Amino acid sequence: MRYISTRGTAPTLGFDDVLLTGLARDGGLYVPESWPCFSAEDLRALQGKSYADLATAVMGPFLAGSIVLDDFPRIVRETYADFDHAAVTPLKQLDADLWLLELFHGPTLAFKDVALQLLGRLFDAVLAHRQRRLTIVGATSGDTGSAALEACRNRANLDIFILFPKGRTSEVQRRQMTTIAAENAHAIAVEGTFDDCQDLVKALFADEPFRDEFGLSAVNSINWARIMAQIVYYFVAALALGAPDRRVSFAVPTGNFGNVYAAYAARQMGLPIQRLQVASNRNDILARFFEGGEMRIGAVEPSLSPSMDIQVSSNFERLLFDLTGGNGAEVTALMTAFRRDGLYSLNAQRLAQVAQVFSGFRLDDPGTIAEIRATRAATGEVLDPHSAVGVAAARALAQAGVATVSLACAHPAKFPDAVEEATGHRPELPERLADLYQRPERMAELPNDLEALRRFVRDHAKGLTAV
Ligand SMILES: Cc1ncc(COP(=O)(O)O)c(C=O)c1O
Ligand SMILES: N[C@@H](CCOP(=O)(O)O)C(=O)O
Repeated sequence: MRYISTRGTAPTLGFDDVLLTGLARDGGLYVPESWPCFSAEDLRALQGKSYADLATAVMGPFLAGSIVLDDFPRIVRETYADFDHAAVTPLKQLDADLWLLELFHGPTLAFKDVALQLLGRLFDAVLAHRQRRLTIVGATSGDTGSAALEACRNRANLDIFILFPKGRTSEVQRRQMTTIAAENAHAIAVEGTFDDCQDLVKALFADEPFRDEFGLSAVNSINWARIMAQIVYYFVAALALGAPDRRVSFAVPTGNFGNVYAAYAARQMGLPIQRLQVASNRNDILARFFEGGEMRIGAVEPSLSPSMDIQVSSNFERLLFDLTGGNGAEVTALMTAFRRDGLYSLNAQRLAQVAQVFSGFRLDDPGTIAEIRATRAATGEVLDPHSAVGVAAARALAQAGVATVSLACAHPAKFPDAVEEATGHRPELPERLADLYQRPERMAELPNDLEALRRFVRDHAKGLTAV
């Protein structure tokens, strides 16, 4: 399998190099040259398989030609053996046609673990084979950071630097990042928003000499391997609900557009997904886009679902690439205009194409509290604020005869204040994090400044060749 950049001018790479490269050298995002296809018969043959076996089958084609291909089934089995639920991503029924897909049974209690626990192991395997080191730089609004630090801590072949917006995560999210006691793991509070952190990361990648000197790679969903691993649970849910012989739609709480893009990728691979409802909080740039075809940046506003406090959704570029028929020059022009003017638009024909699959939805903070309260009263389920935005979006989407699945992206205990406000009960952290508030915190603080970040990485990374 070969991968091409959405901007069209970076080298075409195989899986192992895409994993280690993260962002393409022309500033684009890697996508597979063609989609592996699963026929209805193939899908029926996958029904009833364990999570690990299904994951191996779904991801296998993306690794064709990889050095880890033979070891991949073992790596996948080991990855998901460490989750707290035997089903890994269990489904719960909320209503006649409404289901919740719980994605928070990994070590840091968010859907990011599903992909990042695998990425940590894949990095290890490929780097050991190549006998080299990496420097990972990532941005987080809260959940990617903790999952990535947990997945990469104490790995001998890499250093990891995670930038988070100071004061804009929940306390649990911050502590999950700052209490990781590992020499190779660095949590950095940045004076700014998640978008500022993501811009710093991309700017560091654009500094080619620095990138090469330190061997930069990514753990955000700009890294194709993240998307690949997230595709799996859409197959798991749809097959469990009867696909390919039953229609399924998904409502996906969305920020960086990685999770919902993974759903789109599953659809491109033959999974019969009817519709994708893109659920936003008050940072509703995507909801506005789906209404009118105009992507216009606004200010990032803090909300009760802080992981979705994002305006620039990186993975939308992957969808644009498809919409332009794989025209890298056009994607480059649109992205350049977006960075320059904070705006781009799609014409009516392209917007209609998008609308065949996607629709947008927004929910403000009072609506989020009301949804947590109502779902608990009706079903007993306690939702975190992000999942509540998703469930409200799923209810708005509901179509008779179509199973609608809402993604529960984080455990309610990561956002105890909002949950307590809604239900009167403070959710407890699961046992593996029970002493989180007693662990000592360690973090760096940096201004929103590329040179300061460059200096920090230079001072703390071991570089490419150290053992
Ligand atoms: C709990 C939670 N929900 C939703 C999202 C949004 O997902 P994505 O950025 O893949 O769109 C995030 C962050 O990624 C998250 O941490
Ligand atoms: N909500 C995310 C933002 C980054 O998303 P990613 O999927 O691109 O890593 C977070 O929790 O950090």
